[in-house]
Amino acid sequence: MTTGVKICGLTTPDTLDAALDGGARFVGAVIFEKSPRHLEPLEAASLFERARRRANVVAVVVNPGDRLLTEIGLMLRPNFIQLHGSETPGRAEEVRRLTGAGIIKALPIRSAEDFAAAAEWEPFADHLMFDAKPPEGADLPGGVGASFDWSLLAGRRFAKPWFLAGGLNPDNIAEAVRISGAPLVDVSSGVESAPGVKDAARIAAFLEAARRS
Ligand SMILES: O=C(O)c1ccccc1N[C@@H]1O[C@H](COP(=O)(O)O)[C@@H](O)[C@H]1O
Repeated sequence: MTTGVKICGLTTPDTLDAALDGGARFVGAVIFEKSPRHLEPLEAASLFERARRRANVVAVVVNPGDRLLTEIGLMLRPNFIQLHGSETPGRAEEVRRLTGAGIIKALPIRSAEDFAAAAEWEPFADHLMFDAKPPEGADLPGGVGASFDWSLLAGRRFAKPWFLAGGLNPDNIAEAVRISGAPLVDVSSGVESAPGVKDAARIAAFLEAARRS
């Protein structure tokens, strides 16, 4: 089966179109002020309107409060909320109620022990995402191009569909899928020309490489 792709941190119509035209199954808006990819909920709603019925729209958030979640639910109306902070499984039902969206839970991975969190989240999330633990002192919990040992995933089975994320790019995606067996992959900085600046040609190259993987 073809690897499903999420292109994350989109901020412009032309790069969103590159993702949609190239067949991305998920497109992501980062709603987190510290990120160079940050969009306000209303900006994200205006940009991502063109993605409806073509791909799943994902709002990426980090330990969001109720007010922000309510705004995202009302304005952007995403298909999924991607929780990329230290949220607990107990928060998942509130996030669903406040936004009307499904849940993607990002889990930081450095070693095999870190997969214990997947079992805790499986009953509460629609999708899991395995992303590299960010380097010590990093400002962002994701979107920094850090990767982990993909062989940690080889042969593992999960009760929910899962994404591989962290440090992926057009040159390494085929090897990452081969080693990890990932059914879904997620990329942000690997399809940029500078932090926060998406590159339409790199997005197309990533989608093509994932299709062939
Ligand atoms: O992209 C961001 O700025 C971001 C900010 C806060 C939380 C998550 C963020 N991005 C997510 O991290 C993955 C991996 O990024 P990368 O490919 O290694 O650059 C990205 O796909 C987003 O889902």
